[in-house]
Amino acid sequence: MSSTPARGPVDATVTPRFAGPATFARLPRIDEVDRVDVAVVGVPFDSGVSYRPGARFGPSHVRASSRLLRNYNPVQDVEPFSTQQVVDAGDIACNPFDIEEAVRQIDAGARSIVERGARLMTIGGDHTIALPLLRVMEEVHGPIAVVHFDAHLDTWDTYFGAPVTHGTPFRRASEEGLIDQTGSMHVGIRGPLYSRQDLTDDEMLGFQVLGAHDMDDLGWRGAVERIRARVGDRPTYVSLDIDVLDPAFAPGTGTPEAGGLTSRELLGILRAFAELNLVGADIVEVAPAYDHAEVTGIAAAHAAYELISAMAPRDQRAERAPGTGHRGGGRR
Ligand SMILES: N=C(N)NCCCC(=O)O
Ligand SMILES: [Zn+2]
Ligand SMILES: [Zn+2]
Repeated sequence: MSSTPARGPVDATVTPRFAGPATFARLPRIDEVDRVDVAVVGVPFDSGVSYRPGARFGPSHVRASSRLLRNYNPVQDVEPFSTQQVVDAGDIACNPFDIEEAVRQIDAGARSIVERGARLMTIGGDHTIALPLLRVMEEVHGPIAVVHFDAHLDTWDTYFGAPVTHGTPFRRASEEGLIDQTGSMHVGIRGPLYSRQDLTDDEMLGFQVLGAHDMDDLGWRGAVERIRARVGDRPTYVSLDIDVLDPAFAPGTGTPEAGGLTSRELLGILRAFAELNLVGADIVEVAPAYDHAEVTGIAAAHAAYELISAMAPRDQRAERAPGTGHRGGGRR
């Protein structure tokens, strides 16, 4: 990592939060800085959905809902925008009428950012986008441990004969050898399936399942233990479908299912990922047309914030001021 100080968000004590740039957390654009450690990139693609459309508007909604994020994360005890250069890399333009071409465009767009040495924090878009993102991750890291947060398995085979959709990315990824079949798992699975066979297939494809109902007995700390035991120190990619949250916490999504995680459970789990070898992440399926009062957008923005914090270098953690639990002066 370079010693140039990172350029953080626009100072909210000078420019009000509701003014200024529309970038994620009001961070600099990628072309405004000369180094990139973490790139927030939007993928406004939703032509792979099986039910409600609208996740193409997810990136701009999550950016708008991220205006209130601040620079010091007291629970992870880190300044994620100071200890690493986080930028907004804009949106990857992709063809809404041709899924194959869109997937190639996402692959190329993500690859060009990763080639600069940055870690990706991608904002979708529907879950189809995880397939090209995992192809890029595999190229750099080899078969990768995937921690997949979702109400849905997304290891189904085809929809109306289409192999590349938002319900199929992890089957395609497993078939292509992109995932580490000994280190991958789903978290938050719930709701009706097509048949019992779905679970048999899913296990064959290399996933362990931690269901939403397991949270009742395990609590989020128990879930963290299970995740840690499964992924260990493997290079790990997090794919986070916002519908892992209960519709009470994330109404703005395309295929909602009752009985999901609370935002607090999810954020608790993500904070613990500072201990994992986190190499990239996506947050998908935010569909603002069904959102209210930015509830879903804010949950997604905070999840991204915890993931970016978990990526921050450990040895440069902020010094904790004695007795306060946080540092003074950081009022961004
Ligand atoms: N990836 C998401 N959000 N949903 C997949 C649902 C697939 C189905 O309609 O059965
Ligand atoms: Zn889902
Ligand atoms: Zn999904």
